[in-house]
Amino acid sequence: MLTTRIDTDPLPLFQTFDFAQRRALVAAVSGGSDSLALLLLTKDWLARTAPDVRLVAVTVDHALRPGSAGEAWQVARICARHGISHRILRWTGPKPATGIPAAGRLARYRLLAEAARLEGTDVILTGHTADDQAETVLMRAGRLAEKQDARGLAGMATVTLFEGETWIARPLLGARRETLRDFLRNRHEDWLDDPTNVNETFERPRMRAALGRDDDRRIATALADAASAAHNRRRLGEEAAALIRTHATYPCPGLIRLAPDFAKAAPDAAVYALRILLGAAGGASHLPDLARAQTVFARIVEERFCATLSRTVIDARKQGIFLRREARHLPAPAAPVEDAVWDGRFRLHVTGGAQDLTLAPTGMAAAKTQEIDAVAAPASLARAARATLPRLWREGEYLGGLEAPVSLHGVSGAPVVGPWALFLPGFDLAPAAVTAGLIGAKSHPPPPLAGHIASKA
Ligand SMILES: Nc1ncnc2c1ncn2[C@@H]1O[C@H](COP(=O)(O)OP(=O)(O)OP(=O)(O)O)[C@@H](O)[C@H]1O
Repeated sequence: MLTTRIDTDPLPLFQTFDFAQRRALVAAVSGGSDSLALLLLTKDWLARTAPDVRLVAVTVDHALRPGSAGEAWQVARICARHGISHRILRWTGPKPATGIPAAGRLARYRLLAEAARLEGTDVILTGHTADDQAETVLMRAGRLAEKQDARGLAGMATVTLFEGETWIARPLLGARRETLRDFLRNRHEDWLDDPTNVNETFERPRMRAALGRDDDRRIATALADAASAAHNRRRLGEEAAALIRTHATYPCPGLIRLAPDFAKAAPDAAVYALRILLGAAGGASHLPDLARAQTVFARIVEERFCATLSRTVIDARKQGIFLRREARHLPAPAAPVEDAVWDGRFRLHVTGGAQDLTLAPTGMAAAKTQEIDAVAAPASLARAARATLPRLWREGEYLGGLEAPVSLHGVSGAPVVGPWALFLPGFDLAPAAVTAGLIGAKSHPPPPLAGHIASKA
């Protein structure tokens, strides 16, 4: 059990972070013991180290259970008692028939990120604890046999970048839940118990109950394994980033080129680099399967090899290994929507009324009629890549492509490193950042970490 005297000293938990540069922090508070402890510890920490930083508590009412609105108001009352600003945000969108937990989670982070934006900050604090971390890695270890990709065993990172813009920071990852509850009991603070946390039809409550019956040793082992997996994941990410930096170029929009000697690089790092580049080129929702990427990597050493993986055509030739979005299953023509991500590859920004505009894939016929700049790539590949890029039309009249970083009739499309990076854990920042630089995507904001830690986010 963690022995830190957090009843008087939040320092050991918070010293990883540097919030002084932020105008405000948003604390995500459900009212449960973890997030309530987070709120009070953060308040103490800011009072001591950064009194100018505003603390705002936000509760998301998912409106999935009767009574959820009342609970949010209970959190409001606790915050009022402590003089902390508090907002309640309600998930009002349509609820899916299946996959409610995942949809609710995404909606919650979107609402929290929106609240952070309104407060002029890019940091959301959550109350994830060491117990949550142990549950996460043990659940993932249970599923690993099927997938064999050990990245997930690293668990949750201290900081995770959400949608490329907002940091989710987890100061309590080193604290045990019971220690936090002792802290609250000492302060005579009551917390709310969420019935979903003990509903054993869900995987996490089942794991939580199983762990509760065990001794602490299983949790300690899981945490040590997670720390070592995180170290390995970060190191592999840095090696992959180095390979991307030295071997990858972006000769023309939509086409990534790897120098031929990439095929001779150390397989573990090269396969990881390849998966990340496939994620960027194809825009698929997840990184490609590890085993399939290993098979492709083993074959790109052949002088002529062509395969499709994860919506991406991999075309290995004498001039290099080229990656581009395959022509199948591109989005149907539709009006551009503000902040939507087109085909998992371009985030749209729509300023004017775009009602009469249509966004559609360029298509091969149109790509063939356009000039191809002199590029370090075969013209046929440059055209095939261009055919998959978004074009803007108005009533059958072609207006232009969205690959240039300028607004066209109030619409622009900024490249993104791919949906796999929607929640980007700190361990993966290095390969994601170098990929962003390669394809012209926005670079990530500085993480809210103390200087000596930030370089290793
Ligand atoms: N309704 C809510 N309103 C505000 N914050 C919340 C809410 N629910 C959860 N959180 C935040 O998320 C943290 C984790 O909560 P919980 O473990 O219940 O969620 P989860 O969905 O398992 O987490 P994850 O974000 O890892 O998927 C909490 O400590 C709190 O900071």
